[in-house]
Amino acid sequence: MSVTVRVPAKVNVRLSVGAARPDGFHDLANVFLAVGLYDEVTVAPAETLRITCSGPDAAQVPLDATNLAARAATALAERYGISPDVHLHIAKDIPVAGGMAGGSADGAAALVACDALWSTGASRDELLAICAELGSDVPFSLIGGAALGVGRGERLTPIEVGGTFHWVFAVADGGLSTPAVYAEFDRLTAGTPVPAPTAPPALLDALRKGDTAGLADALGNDLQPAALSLRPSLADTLAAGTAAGALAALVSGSGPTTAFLAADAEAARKVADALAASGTCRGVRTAVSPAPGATVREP
Ligand SMILES: C[C@](O)(CO)[C@H](O)COP(=O)(O)OP(=O)(O)OC[C@H]1O[C@@H](n2ccc(N)nc2=O)[C@H](O)[C@@H]1O
Ligand SMILES: Nc1ncnc2c1ncn2[C@@H]1O[C@H](COP(=O)(O)OP(=O)(O)OP(=O)(O)O)[C@@H](O)[C@H]1O
Repeated sequence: MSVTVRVPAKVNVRLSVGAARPDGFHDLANVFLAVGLYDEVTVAPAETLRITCSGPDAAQVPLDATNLAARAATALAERYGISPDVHLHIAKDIPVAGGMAGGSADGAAALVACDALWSTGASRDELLAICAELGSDVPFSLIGGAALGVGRGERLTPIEVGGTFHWVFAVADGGLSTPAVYAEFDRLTAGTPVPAPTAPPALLDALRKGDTAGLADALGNDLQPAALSLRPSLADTLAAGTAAGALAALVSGSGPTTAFLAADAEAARKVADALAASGTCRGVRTAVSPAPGATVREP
């Protein structure tokens, strides 16, 4: 018997970052939007806990106990006194270390898959609490759709989305480390007061109405200067997408993936073609939002 769970990537349509807290994390007002690029995690009983991974970026994914899918299986097994001996296979399509929460997605998917395999009877809130222990982005990967995340991003309030948004993502060469980007944010803001993080009402309104132009006007990422400081070439990618007609361009989360909002599917194709020809990125993907959270696939 095996269980397969499909789980989406995310883009942060507004990432408002406050000052560093005593525990090293930053308080956020983090507006997540799930996008239709998916990993799939399949779990089956096995002799020992082991992980395999397939897909173009598979070589960059750790296959040991540090993999978020393994950590999720172990955390759930410990909570319910179950043996964590399973084979987890990750079919990876989300860019690795790209600021699209690929590892977090696999953690949430493995949790939902193991929960179904073991019939633990855990409530959604119990699963969300385990997600929050695994990482700040993991709870959102479980719920999908759109949500405002506060605290370190793990305390979620779902947001209704009233339409479809068309995105283009430019995948960069190599990843960026999330802690390194937050550390660069601290360096760049040292000596200046960092305001409390907020999510602007106009952005939440644009999501609720499915208003692409309104969303384009309100997109923002406080980590963008830090990501650009560590990877200055991303400015060329942002400029190439904007010149090709994207309504707005920004770094996705901690980067280095860049995200471009397009008016419709045809405009997205044009932006994608121009980015692919620009020589400013390793690859280009198109996707729509919103997308559902971690979901068991029926056989
Ligand atoms: C950049 C984002 O992807 C935006 O959604 C997230 O804030 C990062 O979430 P994540 O990758 O799940 O991050 P975690 O695994 O929880 O933390 C990794 C590291 O990122 C930094 N970190 C993360 C979240 C946060 N609110 N403040 C931080 O300073 C800390 O250095 C932390 O040690
Ligand atoms: N299942 C996994 N898939 C990918 N990376 C993983 C996984 N588990 C652990 N990792 C580790 O996490 C690091 C970050 O990978 P990930 O793809 O999650 O980055 P990210 O998309 O930038 O994350 P975020 O947007 O949440 O900050 C990788 O370099 C890898 O070492």
